[in-house]
Amino acid sequence: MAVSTIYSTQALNSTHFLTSSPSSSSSKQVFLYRRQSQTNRRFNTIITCAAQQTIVIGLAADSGCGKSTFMRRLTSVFGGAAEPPRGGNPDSNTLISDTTTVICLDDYHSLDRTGRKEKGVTALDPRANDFDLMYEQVKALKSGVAVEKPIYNHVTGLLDAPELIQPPKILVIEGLHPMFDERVRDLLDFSIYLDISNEVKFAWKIQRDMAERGHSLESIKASIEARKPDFDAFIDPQKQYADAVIEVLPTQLIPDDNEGKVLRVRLIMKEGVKYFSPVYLFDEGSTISWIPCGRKLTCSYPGIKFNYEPDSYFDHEVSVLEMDGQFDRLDELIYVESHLSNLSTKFYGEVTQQMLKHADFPGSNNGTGLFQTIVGLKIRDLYEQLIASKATARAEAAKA
Ligand SMILES: Nc1ncnc2c1ncn2[C@@H]1O[C@H](COP(=O)(O)OP(=O)(O)OP(=O)(O)O)[C@@H](O)[C@H]1O
Ligand SMILES: O=C(CO)[C@H](O)[C@H](O)COP(=O)(O)O
Repeated sequence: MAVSTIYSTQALNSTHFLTSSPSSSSSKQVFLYRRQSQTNRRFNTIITCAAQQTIVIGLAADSGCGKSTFMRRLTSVFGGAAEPPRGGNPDSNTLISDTTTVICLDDYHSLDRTGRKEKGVTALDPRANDFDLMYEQVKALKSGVAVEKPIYNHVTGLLDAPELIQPPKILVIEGLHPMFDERVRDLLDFSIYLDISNEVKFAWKIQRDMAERGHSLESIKASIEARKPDFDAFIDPQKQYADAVIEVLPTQLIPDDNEGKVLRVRLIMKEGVKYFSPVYLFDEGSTISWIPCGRKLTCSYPGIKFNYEPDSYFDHEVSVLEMDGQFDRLDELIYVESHLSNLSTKFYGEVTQQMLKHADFPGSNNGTGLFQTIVGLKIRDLYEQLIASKATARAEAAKA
């Protein structure tokens, strides 16, 4: 990666952001930094430009829907563990591995927790988020330029001092709004939406917010209800743009199930996306219903059922792979993997190996872990194809 550091002057566009006064915690006043003027003001900004081939992946979901778990599976596919930036803000939301940087879009909240309460808006409301800055910074990183990204501190609810983010090979922007702003959406090389049904989302939030954050059941219920109008208005509609959707629903294998532990998971894959060939079961484009349990695979109640079929989703042609139920033993997954095609694995059993490597992650025994792992492999394949195509284009250009 050819890196050159240049001093650049650029009139920053009309970007402004709110932050709390870093000194007066009591007043919790928010200060509006001077709006960067459109005039030809000159800023000395250290910009690291690199001949960087950064691909950008967008992952959208509501809070508590498994984004962090998915990111751990994805970054593992590329090798290396993603860690918070060393020596930086201990409350940074960013994760960095040697190939991938994961940015949490909460960092583009334009209002802190107090500011949102004063303005009467939730964090899901576009009015509480700075899409101009999000667009400018994702565009800069995609073109190989480092940025000073703001930090939203989930511990204090304040907007902390920015952190320097270098352009990575793979940039993942995850959070509430990766596909909300058309400008940002157009920067994405691949996009995923985690569509968790209300029943399942509630069960996961209870498990986490009560067990790990000490919240009461009532406050969790109130929080989900309070966010629902904005979720329906601003978050859920993004799924129409996603190249892949992972739908998580209650099982259909247990009549009147009210435990919510056994899940039906659907991987909805858009057809015709460049460098992305949907996974299929047995025969591409056919309609298959398959119960793998029997002589070759032992299953306890309620067992496992796969479906595969062509479908349409928001007027797009898609292929849907569905798994209802859960594995008793993860090493049995190899039997299922051997009947799936277009997995973009580099060797036989790589999906099973990845799942076994993270057997302690939530969802490792059902379709959520399986499909998150498969999508991670598809993203690796997309990255390698994109890099190869850009190398070819550069070679052609050099010949011309
Ligand atoms: N596939 C799964 N099966 C069961 N529980 C899950 C699954 N994925 C995530 N969870 C649980 O849901 C909760 C939220 O998971 P996670 O932190 O990955 O979500 P998130 O979207 O990153 O949350 P937030 O946006 O609040 O940081 C955790 O308690 C986690 O254990
Ligand atoms: O929807 C969310 C995304 O994670 C959070 O609720 C939002 O970012 C506000 O965070 P906090 O509740 O910590 O102030």
